[in-house]
Amino acid sequence: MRIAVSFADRVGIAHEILAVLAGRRLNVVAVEVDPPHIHIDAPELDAAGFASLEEALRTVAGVRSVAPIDILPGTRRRLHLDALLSALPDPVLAVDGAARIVVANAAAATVAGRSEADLAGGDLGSLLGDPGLPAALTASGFRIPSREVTLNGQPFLMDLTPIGEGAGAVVTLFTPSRLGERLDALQNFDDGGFDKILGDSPPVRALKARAARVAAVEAPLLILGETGTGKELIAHACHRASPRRGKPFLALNCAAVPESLAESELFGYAPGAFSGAQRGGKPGLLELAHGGTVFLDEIGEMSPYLQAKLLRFLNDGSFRRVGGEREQQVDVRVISATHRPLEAMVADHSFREDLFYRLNVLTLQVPPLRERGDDILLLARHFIARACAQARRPPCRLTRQAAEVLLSNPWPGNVRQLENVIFRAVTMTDHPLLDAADLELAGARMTETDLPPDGTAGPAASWEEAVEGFERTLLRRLYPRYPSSRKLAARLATSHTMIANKLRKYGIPER
Ligand SMILES: Nc1ncnc2c1ncn2[C@@H]1O[C@H](COP(=O)(O)OP(=O)(O)OP(=O)(O)O)[C@@H](O)[C@H]1O
Repeated sequence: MRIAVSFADRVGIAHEILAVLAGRRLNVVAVEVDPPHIHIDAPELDAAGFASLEEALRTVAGVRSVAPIDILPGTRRRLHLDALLSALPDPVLAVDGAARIVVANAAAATVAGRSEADLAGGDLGSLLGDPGLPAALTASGFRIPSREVTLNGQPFLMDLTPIGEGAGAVVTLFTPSRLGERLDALQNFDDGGFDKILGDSPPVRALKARAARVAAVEAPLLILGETGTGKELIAHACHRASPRRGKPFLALNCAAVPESLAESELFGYAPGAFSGAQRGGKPGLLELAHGGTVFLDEIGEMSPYLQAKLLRFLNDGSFRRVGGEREQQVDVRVISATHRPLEAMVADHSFREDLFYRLNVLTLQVPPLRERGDDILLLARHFIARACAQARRPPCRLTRQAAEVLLSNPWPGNVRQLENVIFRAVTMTDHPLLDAADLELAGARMTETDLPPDGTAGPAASWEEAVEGFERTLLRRLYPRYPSSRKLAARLATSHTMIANKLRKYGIPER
């Protein structure tokens, strides 16, 4: 039987209650003390025994009630947590401060092909095929960017939630089918290096050669280039090629967080700095990256106040945590990046001139994708192979027309846009050939060369005409592969009636 004893909280009462149990030589298998209650599991206690135990317990001063219960609250909570963990579709592991596995959920056990109990106590690095992982985790306080890992040969994207105070972290592995949602986080941070920067065009070769030279120089580096050109990838490669490679590389996107949060993320905060702050204070990225590199993305968006604080740090290597008195000294290389014209911002006083010169000791200019010629196809093929593997579908390749669409697109979102377009296109079709229509559907801009081949070549005269041209081209291209209004409707995820009307409108006869 399991019982709950409620009492008025006073010194020593729990001890006296347990002494009554001990005096009766009752076999007790679990006790949960949670003042003002004690919950007890005594399997041999029956109804008669309970009545006399209750009487004895009530003689203890302060005991208010003694009642049978179904299950101990701690056991109930554990069962709920177990159920919660096993309901999670993604593999989840909790690790201790040394990155050893404490708990694994059912999904992790299934993928690993081992039992949950067998996984507990194991080494995270060996389980995820990355022997250097525990060292990287402990050195960074469990703050490393998402990275690709493998579990029993299957690829996953690993995300970390630090538990704090060096107590370890919760590790979540996202399955390939969910990688699409998290494409941005997939930065190929597994081992960085310049070989991750794909491209053989003259501007990319020149960039890599210059990056390899500036990587080793101990000075701030500013990386300029349009959005999505690979600035962060290059920053990471420069870190990997520098003498700091064994130390952390930590990134802050200055545009993504408000000023106060950016300040505490970067510089940390002292104990009691503000309400809701962690009790012992918190180190910022600069402290955590000691000996390594901090990457400040979108530096052009940094507030004037933070610009001043960063300038001071760059001048003498010292700073104070938010709300702190003590000067901190750390050894960190700052690599910054922006797609904004910083020089023009200096001219119109929206960016500090002195900070600009401090950051801009070394500079890399990253070319936009549209200036990289055939690299567009090289990158597209790389992204196709990766997307096919992630989506677990057979390999596919580009048609000549699709390659032309890719080459003539202006790519305002650069490599990231290409990556997204390819990922969408690959996951939207199961055909072994990706044609121009697949890419258009996936978001690649339609170009003049894709206007309908029916005498209206050249820029469309109006919005309606352009939309009609697009619809006509799309239906004509897809029709040979989906030769009925029903098949086309299924392919384009729309109604059969709408497709039948459009086929009629554009004079495409149904076979
Ligand atoms: N040369 C390249 N080879 C392979 N992948 C690349 C290359 N350049 C960029 N990528 C990929 O494109 C995506 C965008 O790159 P990244 O985030 O480094 O760009 P960014 O210039 O820092 O973007 P933003 O300006 O938005 O911060 C990433 O997934 C990156 O891995």
